[in-house]
Amino acid sequence: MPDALELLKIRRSVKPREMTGPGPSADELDTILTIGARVPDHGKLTPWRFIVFEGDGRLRAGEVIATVFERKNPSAPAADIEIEKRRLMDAPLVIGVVSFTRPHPKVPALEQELSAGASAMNIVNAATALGYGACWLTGWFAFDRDVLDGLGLKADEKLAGFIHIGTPSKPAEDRPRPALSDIVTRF
Ligand SMILES: Cc1cc2nc3c(=O)[nH]c(=O)nc-3n(C[C@H](O)[C@H](O)[C@H](O)COP(=O)(O)O)c2cc1C
Repeated sequence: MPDALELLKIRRSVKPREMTGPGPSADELDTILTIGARVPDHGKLTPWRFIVFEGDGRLRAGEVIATVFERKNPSAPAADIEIEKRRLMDAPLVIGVVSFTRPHPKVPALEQELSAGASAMNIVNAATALGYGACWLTGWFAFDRDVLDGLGLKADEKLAGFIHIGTPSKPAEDRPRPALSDIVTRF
């Protein structure tokens, strides 16, 4: 396992279409989810939960997405519907991070949503530390209420994103990172 600092310094996303199998084992998935649940959480509200899509579950989710897409885009060509069906099919494992907020006298909704973001990032980092590629993606279907209903989210739940996880099929290209001089000021 790489040194934590080295890992964080070089981590980059891997595109799902550049992933293949195997995905994490059952034990590794437990580790990833456990780390996803170990995040700052003001008020101990646990304002997030995880949905695991593996195997056929990825295709069933794709069918939910494609059915909503087809209903809302009745003239869409079959090829576009096929793309929607395969939205979660590239990586062997996809984890949906669900975010929900509750009224709280001291913890505004933003803090609860940020905690879900921290969960998503911990999942990305844990998968990367285990040697897998990971990518945090959304897309229209992550915001569409009918899709979310079809995936089993409750009316007050939102999706912080889908974390796609698999074995990189080639080295991932990095991208330029912001210069600290552009983003850091001293008060
Ligand atoms: C909430 C969230 C949603 C994202 N959704 C998408 C997306 O739908 N499509 C996309 O190409 N990148 C999306 N990204 C960006 C990728 O996760 C990733 O940051 C980007 O590919 C660059 O990778 P890296 O900086 O992690 O190496 C999203 C990022 C966040 C934080």
